[in-house]
Amino acid sequence: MATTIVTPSCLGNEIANNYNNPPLAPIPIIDISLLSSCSEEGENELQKLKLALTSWGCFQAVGHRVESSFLDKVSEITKRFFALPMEKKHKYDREANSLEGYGNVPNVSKKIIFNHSERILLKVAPENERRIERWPCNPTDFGDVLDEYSAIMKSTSRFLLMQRRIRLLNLEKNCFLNAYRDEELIGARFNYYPESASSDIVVGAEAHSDVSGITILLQDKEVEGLQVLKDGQWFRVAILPDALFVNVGDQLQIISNGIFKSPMHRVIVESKKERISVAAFHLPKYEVEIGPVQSLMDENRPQQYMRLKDYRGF
Ligand SMILES: O=C(O)CCC(=O)C(=O)O
Ligand SMILES: [Fe+2]
Repeated sequence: MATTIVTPSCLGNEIANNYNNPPLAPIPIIDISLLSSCSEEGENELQKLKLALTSWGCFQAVGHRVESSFLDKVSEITKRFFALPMEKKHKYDREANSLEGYGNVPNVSKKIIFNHSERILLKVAPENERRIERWPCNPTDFGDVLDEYSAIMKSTSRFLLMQRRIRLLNLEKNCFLNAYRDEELIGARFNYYPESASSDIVVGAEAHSDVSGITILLQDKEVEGLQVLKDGQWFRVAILPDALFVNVGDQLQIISNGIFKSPMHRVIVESKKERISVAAFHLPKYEVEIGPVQSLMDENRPQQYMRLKDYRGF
């Protein structure tokens, strides 16, 4: 579900961008439990959220009420799946013409190790479109944990899309969810960045923005790697134990008429340590036509994007 695939002609720019230890990003930390409160604290948090979405396009969500032990379980099943022997993982290989399944993206450069990763993408919502037979049954609790995690990701994404964002921009109630026609697609991507024998730069995921409306990312608790681009400068994203990293995807950028930013991000991994992450992509179904919300267009801010459906990337 990543977009903006970096083709070889773009690699020059990629190389020009500092791979080596960019500064830590002062990404806003938002206590999302305060967002539905009308207290002064709630209002402040809301202003912080607005700034986060319009400048960085991302934030670290705390106060989300997902048990830390459950997040550990999600990380645990991820590690256990990727630790399986290759032939067992290949049972879940992505089929031709499908985004779902296990695989990786081929390396396109000899100078830098690119796409040093394995990943498995599974559609988790709508439930009747799940292909359960393609879900790993090893570790044995993979399906149960993913099922529970999907429900949490669905309600958290809806919560973030609804109420407060609307008040933030004085929009009518539920206008973002209406843009989704009230039924969403959710894909869960489990990412694994193995350790590497090379001491060179290891790019786990090339620079991309997400196709989603919003993405909720569970980062590795111990190994950093995620970087975000802002104003032409790359920043490292800190690990904040038990925080969920939330970023705007391209489709919410379109729906918000460019007010919310879908940030470019990438993963640069330390070669000596393996790393995992789990991304939940929340997006309108492909057949739903999306476009900028009417009330976010005026003479000062004309329509920035055409209406479209089946969005797969800019
Ligand atoms: O591994 C990460 O931290 C980010 C993964 C990512 O950007 C993605 O799956 O789209
Ligand atoms: Fe991404």
